[in-house]
Amino acid sequence: MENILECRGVSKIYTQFPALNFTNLTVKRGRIVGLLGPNGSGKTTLIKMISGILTPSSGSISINGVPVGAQTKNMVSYLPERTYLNDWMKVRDIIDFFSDFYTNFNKEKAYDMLKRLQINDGDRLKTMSKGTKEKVQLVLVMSRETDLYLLDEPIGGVDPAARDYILDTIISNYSENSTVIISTHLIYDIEKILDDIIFINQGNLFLAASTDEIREQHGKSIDAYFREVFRC
Ligand SMILES: Nc1ncnc2c1ncn2[C@@H]1O[C@H](COP(=O)(O)OP(=O)(O)OP(=O)(O)O)[C@@H](O)[C@H]1O
Repeated sequence: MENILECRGVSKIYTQFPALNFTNLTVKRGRIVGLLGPNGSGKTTLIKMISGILTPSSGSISINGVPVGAQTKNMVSYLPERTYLNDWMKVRDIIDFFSDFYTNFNKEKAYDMLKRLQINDGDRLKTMSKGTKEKVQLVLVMSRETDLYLLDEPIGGVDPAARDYILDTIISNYSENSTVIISTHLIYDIEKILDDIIFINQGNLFLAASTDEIREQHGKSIDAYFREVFRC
């Protein structure tokens, strides 16, 4: 199946406020996709519905042709916008926890990434800087061997020098059969690794196309195009 994700007529209304109002969206397998849009446009809402944390108010979402639900839990690895890990835990304890919890968690891969990022597995999260905590969370999410990775603002707190390494980590840790969806405002830093772009604005799908198509059609980078379209 070429499409890994299909959204059909999906919308989300939070107590009368329409946060997302989609018709159709399909995402292909083997792609790195940027989910872009101004603040409050509905990116996190969409990601949460794909991961199964939120239920759409209407429409349907399927992963590998399977409607989002208990069966799709193992198909998705989700990096939330805010940390959900217990601060007092040591990194190695969290790795054990993930390994027990997720059958598709690859412990060896996790330790390898930690080593390359020079993170000590005996350190507790509460002693770490914001950026290092983000790196640990990314390691945990990318160490699951799964079909769809949903990364909500993965490099917001990471220093510019480490961003490229993090992006390399993302590229080298997903297989050609899987897809990574990255929600970000750091378009300039990330666009070099993106195959496709989904722009949303005020809860509506504004554009879904390949990065090459957008660059060719508009003669500018994704970052420059975004700034032009969404200028305040
Ligand atoms: N639990 C909630 N209850 C009510 N409204 C909500 C809730 N969560 C989000 N919203 C609203 O839904 C809209 C979309 O929010 P969402 O967090 O999905 O946007 P976003 O594109 O991820 O924003 P940002 O780039 O600022 O993270 C916003 O107007 C937000 O205020």
